Amino acid sequence: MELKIENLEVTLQKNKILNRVSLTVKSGELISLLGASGCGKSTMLKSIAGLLDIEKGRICLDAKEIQNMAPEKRGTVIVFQDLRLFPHMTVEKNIAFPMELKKVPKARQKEIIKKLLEDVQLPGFEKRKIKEMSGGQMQRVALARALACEPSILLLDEPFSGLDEKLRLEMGALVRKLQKERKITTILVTHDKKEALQMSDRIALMSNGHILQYASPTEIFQHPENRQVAAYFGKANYIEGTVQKEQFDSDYISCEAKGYADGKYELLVRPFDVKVIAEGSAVEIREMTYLGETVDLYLQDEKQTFYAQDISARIHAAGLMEGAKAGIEFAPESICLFPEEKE
Ligand SMILES: Nc1ncnc2c1ncn2[C@@H]1O[C@H](COP(=O)(O)OP(=O)(O)OP(=O)(O)O)[C@@H](O)[C@H]1O
Repeated sequence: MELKIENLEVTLQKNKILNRVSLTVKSGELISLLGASGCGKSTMLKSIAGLLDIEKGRICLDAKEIQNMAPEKRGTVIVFQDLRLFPHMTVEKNIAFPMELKKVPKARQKEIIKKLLEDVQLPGFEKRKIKEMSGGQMQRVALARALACEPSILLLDEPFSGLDEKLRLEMGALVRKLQKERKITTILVTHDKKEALQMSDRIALMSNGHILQYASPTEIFQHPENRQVAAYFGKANYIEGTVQKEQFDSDYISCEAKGYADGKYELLVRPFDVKVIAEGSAVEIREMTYLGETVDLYLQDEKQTFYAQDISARIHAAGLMEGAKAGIEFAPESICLFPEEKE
């Protein structure tokens, strides 16, 4: 089902939490709401699910307006971080709960539960009590229970944040697989940019109750609409220069700048697109931090500091170390220019 949100406004205790937010999620898409704590991600989910009152705006599922419908009539399901399972009941009873409400016949319930437990890789766990399970297993049960509802929209409110990194990756991959197979329109709330980049068809980056940019992971990472979006996705170097006749020129790099009008700009260069080489002495390696596979480098020339990230083995093989002089090259994967900031 397609979800369309138009000019959504939510005020809680006299504070405007969502300010004219519009967003469309295509049928079968998984999108992430990403952003710092308190920016309004959970409020968006709760508004869609009907768990809090909205002040203005429309929420449509396919062509049907749902903003005035009771939560249970919307067909939306939220999985919260705390999962809200019944600890003293068995896995089977937990998963059966939404089906009981829908009066699905018992025999059919059993078949569905068996298949769901296979899908979430917990075959044969029907009789196990929730309080006897690990955190990762409980996550799988919560997912199975959500899927048992056959939701029109699946809403995931940071469901993996209590897990260690390995389990988080596993759960993320499992959710993505099942969501794709079943073509469930899904919204994932997260403040983990890696998780959002890995899992989503599109990412809506939020700040202070509005959406800064809504785009695919590659688009939002490589072509952030402004410096705030660029900064959210990691460290950035900026190189001042000028565009003339769709050509960007600077002291460090010249490249084609298709679609940009003449003027002064700053070129965004991500740390992995800065190459430090043994030949040359343009920069001094001020600081070098070893991070296992990669190494972080602060490089200084007479004008500015550059931040680089590189493969440790390559830096080691090139004999580069802290305090040494080195050459520098810039090879941005794509061209992203921002108009020069006026002081
Ligand atoms: N019931 C409420 N009454 C008043 N203010 C609320 C209520 N619920 C949330 N808020 C406020 O609304 C703002 C947005 O909260 P929300 O939970 O949507 O943020 P979030 O982006 O999901 O944050 P987090 O990542 O920390 O969960 C916060 O400033 C919060 O304090």
